[in-house]
Formats: sequence, C-alpha cells, structure tokens
Amino acid sequence: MTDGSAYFEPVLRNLAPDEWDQWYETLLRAFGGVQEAPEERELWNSLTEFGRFLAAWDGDACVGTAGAFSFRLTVPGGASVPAAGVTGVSVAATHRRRGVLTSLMRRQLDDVRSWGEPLAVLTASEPAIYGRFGYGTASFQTDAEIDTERAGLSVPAGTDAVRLRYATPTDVLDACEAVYARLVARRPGMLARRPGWERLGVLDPESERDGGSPLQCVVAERDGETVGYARFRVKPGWGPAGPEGTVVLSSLDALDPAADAALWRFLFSIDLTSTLVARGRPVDEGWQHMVADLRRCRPVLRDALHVRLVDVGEALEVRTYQTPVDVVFEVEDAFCPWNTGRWRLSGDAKGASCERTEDAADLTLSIRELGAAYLGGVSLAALAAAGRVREVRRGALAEASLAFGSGGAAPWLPHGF
Ligand SMILES: CC(=O)SCCNC(=O)CCNC(=O)[C@H](O)C(C)(C)COP(=O)(O)OP(=O)(O)OC[C@H]1O[C@@H](n2cnc3c(N)ncnc32)[C@H](O)[C@@H]1OP(=O)(O)O
Repeated sequence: MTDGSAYFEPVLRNLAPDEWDQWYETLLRAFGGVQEAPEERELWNSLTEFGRFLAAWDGDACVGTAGAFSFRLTVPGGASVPAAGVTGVSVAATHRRRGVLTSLMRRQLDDVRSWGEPLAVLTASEPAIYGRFGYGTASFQTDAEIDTERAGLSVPAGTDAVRLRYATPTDVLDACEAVYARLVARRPGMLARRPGWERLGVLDPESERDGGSPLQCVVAERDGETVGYARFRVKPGWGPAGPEGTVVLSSLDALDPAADAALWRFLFSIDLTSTLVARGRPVDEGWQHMVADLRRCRPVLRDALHVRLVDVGEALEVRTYQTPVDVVFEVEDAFCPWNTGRWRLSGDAKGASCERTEDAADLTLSIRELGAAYLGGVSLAALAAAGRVREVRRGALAEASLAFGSGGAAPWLPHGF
C-alpha cells in the first residue's frame, strides 16, 4: 500500500457475460471515461472471449480488468503460433498501486501457461508498465506525416498495370480480407484474423472521424484479381494559399511492389490534399525508399508489439533461425520461474530444438530480452550493447544475434487489439 488507502484483497474471477457492461465501464473510465460509439462497443462485446477475460472485484465493484484473446501470431520462419493477446488491462484509479495489476498479470500468465500457449503479446498504453512482467518490446512501427507535394515519390515498373477503383469498404471486405490473409505468413508479428475481427478495419463511427470524411476505400486490381487495398479518410483544409487537405491512412495491404506503389501514388496525389498521415506502418515499408526526401515524411519510430515467452522451450522451438545456431542461454525469469535456468537452443532455417541443459551458459539474459529478440526485430547484439545480454562464450553473441534475425521482412503488428 503506497497511498494510505484502506487495505483490500482483490477477488479475481472470470468475467461473466452479465458483468460485461460494468467491466467495460471500468476499463473506459481508466482511459478517461469517454464513451465509445455503440457499434464499437458492440464489436468489442462480440469479440470478448469470456473464459479468458478476468475481473477484479472489491465487494460488488469491478476495480480491475484484463483479457486474453486467442490469437495466432506469425513467427520467424512463417509458423502461426498460438499467442494470448493481452487486452483491456485497467485498474480503477481509486484502487491503483495496491497490486491489482500484479495479481491480474499473475493469474493471467498462469492461465496462459495452462492453456498451452507459448507466447503472450500486447500493445502498451505506457511501455514502462510491462517489463516487470517479462514483456520485451519486439516490434516497432513507423508513424509519418508526409508532405506529399515535396517528398518526391517515384514508383517501380509495372505500377501503371495496376487498376484502382473506389469501393464501399464493407462491399469489398471479403476481397480485402483475402489479401490480408495471404500476407499474414510473410511477416513475423502479424495476426491471423479470426472471423469477426475483419469488422475492426471497417468500423467507422462518426466520433472517430475528427473532421474527416467517412472511411473511403480504393482497391487495386490486376487482371480482375484484387491485389491490394487502402482505406483512408480525407480531411479537407483551406489556407491563405489554397487547398491544404490531409489524407489519413487507416489501413493498406498489397500483395506485390507494383500494387503497393500504385496505392501509395494514389494516396500522394488526391486532389486538394498536401499531407498524408500514415500511422502504425511497417518500419521497412517500400514507400520510405520510393521517396526522394524522407525528411519531408517526418517518420517517427514507436514501440508496437510487446512479447512475453510463457514457455521458453516451446517458444524457441516453434520459430526457425536464419543461420545455424547452437547456444546455451541462461534465462532469468522472476515472474514465471518455470522458465528460469539454462536452455540449449539448436536450430537453423528448417527447425529447432530447445531443451533444458546442465551445460555452461554461453549467453545470460532475462526473459524480457528473449521476448524483445524473439520476432527478429531487435538484435541480441543491440541488447548486449545496452548491457542487457551478457556474452560468456566468445562468439556466441554474434552467432545467436545473426540467427535470430527475422530473415527478411521486419516484424509488424498491423492493428491494435
Ligand atoms: C495491454 C493493455 O491493455 S495496456 C493498458 C494499461 N492500462 C492503462 O494504462 C489504464 C490506466 N492505468 C491503470 O489502469 C493502472 O494504473 C495500471 C493498470 C497501469 C497499473 O495498475 P496498478 O494496480 O496500479 O498496478 P500495481 O499496483 O500492480 O503495480 C505494479 C508495479 O507496476 C508499477 N506501475 C504501475 N503502473 C505503472 C505505470 N503506468 N508506469 C510505470 N510503472 C507502473 C507500480 O509502481 C508497481 O511497481 P512496484 O512493484 O515496483 O511497486
């Protein structure tokens, strides 16, 4: 107890359907109490997996919330691995800093382990919250505010063969979802979308528009096949020198470079606009190399997916390694002590084994660093440079660091949850 409030012992229970409204109000209030549009609320209600959501109670008052969606996450090598998508975490301000979050995290990670899911993942309202529970920042995103008149976009050969047409977002939802589904295996960090989740991308409540248009959609087609799409809003603006509207990108997926370039060229050239706001984009996305002047795009790097290895052995076995690796990790995991100890990882691009060992350690690190390096977006060498990984056997760091790379595309989380 740090603030002098009365002692209380939170009671944790699985959330029941008739408690959902109170649970959700507790969550909304912890984020400021602004109400969401009915369609948004209805979507989150329908996506709630009741056996996997928790509420903390003080008497009949809900004072803490947390949930875990049953996702499948792409890991390096392309496997789609069960992962608990941690969501809806909050503690009522009246009960903060008395250990409610800690008890929710304790119960949740025990649950995830009992469900046999080797990974837990989340996006953080504040990144400083989750390291203590063993989560490491594993993927990043680029947010950009692009001066489309001066950035100088040039597109690759083949772009002109892509046909673009406007469509109502919901009318072409299935075709867009099929494009997304084909991309999932190509990038670590992407989530296979279960039925219902596709609606997230076309939610269009008035309250989210911030002066912009309803959601618009353009699909990219080649030989009659949908090869990409972009969803966006246009926010008109007028200054003393004329039009200065803004395009706000909501989502964009494309199957090949020409389709991708056609969509970006379109977004750069919508009449009466001069700014394109693109948030949550992959850090290695093609447009960054199609522009002549990246400074005019004002890219900003932000943390995205935080990864927690719930079962070290299984998590390290289900991904592959871009170069051969044979190292012993000495892992420290204070919050999930079943992971603590020495593990021998032997693997390559075809597969891997990871077993407990009595052999001497080659590298020592905490579970948080393994989570950060897991998707290949943060190198073990960079973590070692920060003093967070220690090399015991000379050469082990370079060997493991290279092997853990994502093998091509940088990890990316396409949407929040
Ligand atoms: C995946 C998601 O849903 S992310 C959303 C997270 N939720 C929010 O940001 C909503 C607003 N904030 C809250 O609801 C709460 O303040 C929470 C959930 C962040 C923290 O809940 P609490 O019950 O106060 O946390 P608890 O008392 O268990 O704290 C555990 C430790 O974490 C620390 N901690 C808690 N919140 C924060 C924070 N925002 N930043 C840094 N450290 C924090 C505490 O100081 C404590 O440290 P200690 O063990 O060294 O003393």
